[in-house]
Amino acid sequence: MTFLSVNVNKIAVLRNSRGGAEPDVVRAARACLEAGAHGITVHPRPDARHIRAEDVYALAELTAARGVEFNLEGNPFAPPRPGYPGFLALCDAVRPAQATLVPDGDGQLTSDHGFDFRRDGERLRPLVAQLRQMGCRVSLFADADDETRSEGIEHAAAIGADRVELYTGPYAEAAAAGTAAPMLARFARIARRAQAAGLGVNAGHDLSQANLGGFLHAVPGVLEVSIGHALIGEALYTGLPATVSAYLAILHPSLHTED
Ligand SMILES: CC(=O)[C@@H](O)[C@H](O)COP(=O)(O)O
Ligand SMILES: NCC(=O)COP(=O)(O)O
Repeated sequence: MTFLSVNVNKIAVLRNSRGGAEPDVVRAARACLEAGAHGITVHPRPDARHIRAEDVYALAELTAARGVEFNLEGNPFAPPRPGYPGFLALCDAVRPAQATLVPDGDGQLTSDHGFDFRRDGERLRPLVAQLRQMGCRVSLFADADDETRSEGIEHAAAIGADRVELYTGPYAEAAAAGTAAPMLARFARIARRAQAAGLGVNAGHDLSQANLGGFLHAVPGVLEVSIGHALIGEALYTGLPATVSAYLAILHPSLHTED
């Protein structure tokens, strides 16, 4: 079975755009869990453009109380700064069930590549050990679209990681362009290599209702998908009709009686 972990970063984007407390990240996460999601993901950025440290603490409490997985993502090499204590410090404070390490830079709009395990492996090894000592399962963000960049995925196992998260952005682009087949074959090959090395396989980035089924059909044994951007966007479309009706019921109560 593939677990769904809902990434609620985008709820915080909306909240921060007005500077208040709404929409409430914890309430949104609770709604996702009540609908059956298996866990919650956040990827706080050092510039605190969406999820903040306080959100991480509050979501850790919620997920612990519900007994579901909290997946915390971030770059372990990004230095702390005011408002962002650093990825390892956050993990130490909340002990997420899963820590997903992502090599993203400050200037990036969003995550757009995985680790180069041959180059980054020795720097990652002690951090992976520290996180495992904190009781976190450790997953490393990995490319799977290109045989050269995916080279050495087995190294993730050698440095102590439990899982890899396959970066699905290029697959989503290919699916939108109608050229998914060769991309899926590459992802399936890399997933099998990771699994043969003893790694669990997660996947995420730009997955959506339009492309998720095709991905899971082609790529074997995916343990978890984390989905945020598309899911929150799709929720607007499905939620807007009921919400507009609720406003009309306030404006014209006599025309909107309950059945
Ligand atoms: C690692 C990954 O693919 C997601 O965490 C994604 O980066 C979400 O982050 P943003 O919401 O900041 O785009
Ligand atoms: N790890 C991927 C994730 O959490 C969500 O990415 P996206 O669906 O917001 O692109």
